Amino acid sequence: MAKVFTVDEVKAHNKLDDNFIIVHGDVYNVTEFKNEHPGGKKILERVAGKDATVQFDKYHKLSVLEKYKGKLQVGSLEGKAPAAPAPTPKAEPPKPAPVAKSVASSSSAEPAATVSETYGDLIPYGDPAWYQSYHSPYYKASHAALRVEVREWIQSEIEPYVTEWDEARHVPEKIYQQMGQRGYLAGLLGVKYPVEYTDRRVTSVPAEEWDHFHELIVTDELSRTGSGGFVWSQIGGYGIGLPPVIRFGQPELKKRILPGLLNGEKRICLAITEPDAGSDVANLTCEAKLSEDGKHYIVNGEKKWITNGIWADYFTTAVRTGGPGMGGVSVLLIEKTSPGVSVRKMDCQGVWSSGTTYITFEDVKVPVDNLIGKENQGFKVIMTNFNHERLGIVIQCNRFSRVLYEESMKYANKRKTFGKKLVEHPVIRMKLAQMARQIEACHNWLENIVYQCEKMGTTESMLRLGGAIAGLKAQATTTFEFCAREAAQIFGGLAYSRGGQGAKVERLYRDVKAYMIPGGSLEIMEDLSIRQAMKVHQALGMKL
Ligand code: HEM
Repeated sequence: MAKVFTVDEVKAHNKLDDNFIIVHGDVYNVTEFKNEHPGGKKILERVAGKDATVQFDKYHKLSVLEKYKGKLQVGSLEGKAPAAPAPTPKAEPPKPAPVAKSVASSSSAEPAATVSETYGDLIPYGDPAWYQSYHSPYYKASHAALRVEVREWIQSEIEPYVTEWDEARHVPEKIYQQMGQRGYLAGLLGVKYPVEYTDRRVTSVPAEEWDHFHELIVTDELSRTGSGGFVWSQIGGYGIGLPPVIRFGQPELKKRILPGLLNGEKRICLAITEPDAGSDVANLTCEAKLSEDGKHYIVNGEKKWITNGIWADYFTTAVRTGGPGMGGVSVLLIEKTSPGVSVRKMDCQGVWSSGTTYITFEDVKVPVDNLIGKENQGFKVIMTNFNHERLGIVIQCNRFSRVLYEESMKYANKRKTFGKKLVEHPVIRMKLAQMARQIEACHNWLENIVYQCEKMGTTESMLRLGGAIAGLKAQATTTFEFCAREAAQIFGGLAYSRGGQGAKVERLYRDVKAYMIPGGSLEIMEDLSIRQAMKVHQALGMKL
């Protein structure tokens, strides 16, 4: 049971070598901590025995307390309501609550529902509109329950440590295992919840109800960490490496590898890009030759910028089995244990904890049963993957943009310059306005496209939505770049140094190019958005 202090009791500990302080009604013993306090020990001495909430809030974010509470908190001030216990991975996540029917639902063929309660910090545009009790036709009770479940886990188990992990360029394995145990991995494949391959379930969503909006919520909430490196460490390889296997893999292969992957025990990545072939996939050179007995492919070649490659057990790899161009490409599942596979970690500008990797394949023997799809028809497998990959990028970018905006809004409401809060300067409000309007426009387009995916099958959505999704990726990445730049200006020096209050802004600024270049560069996306849309609309009967 935590000790209850009176103000006078705290006051008695008012020296450098016996220093208690009060922050937000809790009492911390910072005597030993003083030597490791990044802000210095004298500053703690000045508030020894006192309520230091105002000073604390000036220099830190609240998540600092989450991290140090266990080590430094010795009790609470009398009269303070006891804090709710922090949720643990084992805690019961919320069940879907009853939902209010929206006005729209009464006239529509499908029963739509709105979630009436508000959720989150209620900063205008700081969360998607439906979190703030605005009506939406897309969400029901299980979506609301899922956002609570994921956010609680992120806030207690992940967010306080993300900066540390990013600096160490590695996220502890237990987090990925929890992604599997909590059933999130199985829900991130752009297909129905694969109950036939896993006994894991997401507690707040019945498997048969799982839809693309649930997937959107998991990715969106993961991205609230404000770290592309963290998000990619969890789903960067998996979210693009596994869908081809689940859609096109041979039944025996799926039976063998899917359970371990869905449960978070094994890892997979997508190996397409090469030192000399990025967006120009049709020209890749990594070759796979059928052995004389027809039982194996012998693979030789290099892959570059492969997310999660360093930890992956399986590589979904694009190889050349035939002649030049897209008609000679196949996809093979290569296993790390095969002799001749080597990996080397790459140093990059951003997404530090994502494990960007250079891979070499030297005379690697791959069983023909590991062929994904048909020989020389790998281009179709790769193309089918792109919409899902790009939508994932869009969701991440748009939440990162929101994080940058939300951090800026909070900071602008506390930081004072020239006798005024930053938010009272019109030039700062204009930056916030420009960020918010781009984020909201992007999110509304995103929800519309996710709804189309929900209604169309894979083939129809691949053909009809490819152009729009490319355009949306271009929009989301430019919004992200804009928000990173503007947030950095609002935070000033705090966004230039690493860690501390500006940590998310500094980190996301470095992550921008990891979203604007891979998965189809901005230039290719803009071009494709028109070319592909023209093709589709020609087929629909476009009159020019
Ligand atoms: C429970 C008590 C405290 C803890 C656990 C704590 C922890 C930290 C940490 C981790 C940092 C590094 C930056 C960051 O991660 O935000 C930091 C920086 C700092 N802290 Fe504290 N702190 C505490 C109390 C205080 C108080 C009461 C003051 C002021 C009276 C203070 C003043 C500062 C300053 C000036 C910095 C440097 C900020 C910067 O680099 O911009 N801290 N503190």
